[in-house]
Amino acid sequence: MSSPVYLGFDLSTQQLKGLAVSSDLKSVGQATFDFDKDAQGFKIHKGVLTNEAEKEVFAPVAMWLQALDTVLTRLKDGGLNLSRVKGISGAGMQHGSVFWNADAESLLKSLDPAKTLEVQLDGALAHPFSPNWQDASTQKECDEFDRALGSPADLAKATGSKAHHRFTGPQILRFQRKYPEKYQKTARITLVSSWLASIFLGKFAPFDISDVCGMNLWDINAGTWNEKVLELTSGTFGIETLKQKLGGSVPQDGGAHFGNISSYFVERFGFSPDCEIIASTGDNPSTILALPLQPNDAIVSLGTSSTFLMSTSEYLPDPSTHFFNHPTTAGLYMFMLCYKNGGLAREQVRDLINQTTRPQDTGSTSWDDFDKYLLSTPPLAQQDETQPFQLGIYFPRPEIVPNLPEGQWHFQYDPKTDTLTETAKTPNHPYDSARIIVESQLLSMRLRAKDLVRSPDPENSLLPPQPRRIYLVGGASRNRAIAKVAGQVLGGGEGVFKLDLGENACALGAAYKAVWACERSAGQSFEELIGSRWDERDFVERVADGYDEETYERYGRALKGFEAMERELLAKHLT
Ligand SMILES: Nc1ncnc2c1ncn2[C@@H]1O[C@H](COP(=O)(O)OP(=O)(O)O)[C@@H](O)[C@H]1O
Ligand SMILES: O=C(CO)[C@@H](O)[C@H](O)COP(=O)(O)O
Repeated sequence: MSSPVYLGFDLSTQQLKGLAVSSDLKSVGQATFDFDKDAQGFKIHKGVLTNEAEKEVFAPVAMWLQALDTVLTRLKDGGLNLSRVKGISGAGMQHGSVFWNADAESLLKSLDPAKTLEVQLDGALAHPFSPNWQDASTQKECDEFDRALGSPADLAKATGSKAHHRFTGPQILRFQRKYPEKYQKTARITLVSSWLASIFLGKFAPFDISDVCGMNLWDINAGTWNEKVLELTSGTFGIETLKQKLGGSVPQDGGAHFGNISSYFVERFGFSPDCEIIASTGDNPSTILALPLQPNDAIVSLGTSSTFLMSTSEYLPDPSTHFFNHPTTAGLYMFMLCYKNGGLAREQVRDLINQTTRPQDTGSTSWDDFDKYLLSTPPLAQQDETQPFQLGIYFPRPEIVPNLPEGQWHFQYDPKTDTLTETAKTPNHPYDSARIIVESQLLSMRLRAKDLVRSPDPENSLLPPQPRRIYLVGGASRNRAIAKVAGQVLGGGEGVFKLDLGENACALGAAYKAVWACERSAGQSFEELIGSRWDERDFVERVADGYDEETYERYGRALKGFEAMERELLAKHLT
């Protein structure tokens, strides 16, 4: 019999990826469907549609069906024998919801293998669009959520996060008010992750124990829905109908087997009827499964958005951060910071530098000059000890943490006198912005993760609290200059590492979850199984030094000014 293969999918804002691995965790095939490039018949830009007047951002669900058919065809045409696939798991962009109608389950069950998914599931939805995580239409609903349990801190304590525009609870509340008839016709609401599992199963799949925490509806400690916020969300339709729409219980086991693959995929693509469908999770929880992460390790994901992720046994909810159940391991949590202004903001600084240094080369997307000035500008753009630190904030889009509108601000901070002064621009504009923007993004992470990190050397406390290792993933993880500054600002007792498949970390994590769910022995944790098969020499590369005492201390002094800068801007922009 041929050796088994496991498939992981990553359904993100801009693309669907499928990645196959063998039992020894090696990649054996992959395929991608880029929504802007490959989708037919949708007027999307960067994977989404927008209604600017109402700050809505959403995606057509039918486009994902088109993508799934194509990615499976591409995997098969690329030489992967799909009959070898023993288990499938996936990752969906977090918070997005899909509103199915009463015909959905019978349509899912009776798919004709001669026809595409898109053609056949057209009639399965109560609403054709899924709200995207970039949506910002729910301020009113968020205010109601934050008040529902007392304060934002109380909501964070119960559900892991204060109310956020993109979280599913506030989105459902707005949906039932804006489209009462469609809400009434909704038989089931799935997340993007459980949507993916439902398609493969041919019936509704439950929510995943980690991804359910991105709704502002799930009480993490109680392990059940929070009745007060459910009541708010259901409005005049009543809590019981909402509970039905959300489905039954949420399995505690992140490796739960939901059943065998639907016959549609067996007949159309040649999957084995024994192929198992494993719970799909959110894209960030899946990313922390791309390696056997140890306590006090941090993943910094540098994609369109930036995220900072840690796996921890401590539940320390706070309105400025997120906690989720860990996707595989009961008793652990995933800590997350999520920033809208990541790659796009860095690209704007890169473009400005390029326009100045090479005006003849219009539209250059080279990172060479950005990297050059990032490395040649001293930390905090401080030319000598008599000069203040240069700090800045670069938000081309409204930010999540801190909750500030779009804008760019520059400050000088003198740590000796603890004085902060706003300035019009940086002293060596635009070159020093390469350093200041990267430092700004990383200082925000260091500030907000400081209560969670421990000394990597607890025995004799030689090192101050900081991550043991920093793992970089996402598109900008290939940038060595950024990696160097990440080590200088965030530390990292053992250094900064890049995952070999760093651009595919999320799909890889989903594939590893399927390996674990199908091959674990009784009680064997994800970390044990993946750790026993994972040889870091094959999978990661050390790309930069981490902790350097003098530089780390200097950034430590800058944090006070950074925090004061955010406070001042928040006070000014309070709505
Ligand atoms: N050499 C590089 N240096 C810095 N950033 C880069 C480099 N190459 C790609 N990027 C950035 O990677 C980002 C895309 O990352 P990716 O993880 O593919 O995105 P997504 O989050 O949409 O999946 C873009 O914002 C791009 O600017
Ligand atoms: O909203 C969040 C996390 O809370 C985002 O991280 C989305 O989950 C991002 O999805 P992609 O950028 O991968 O599409």
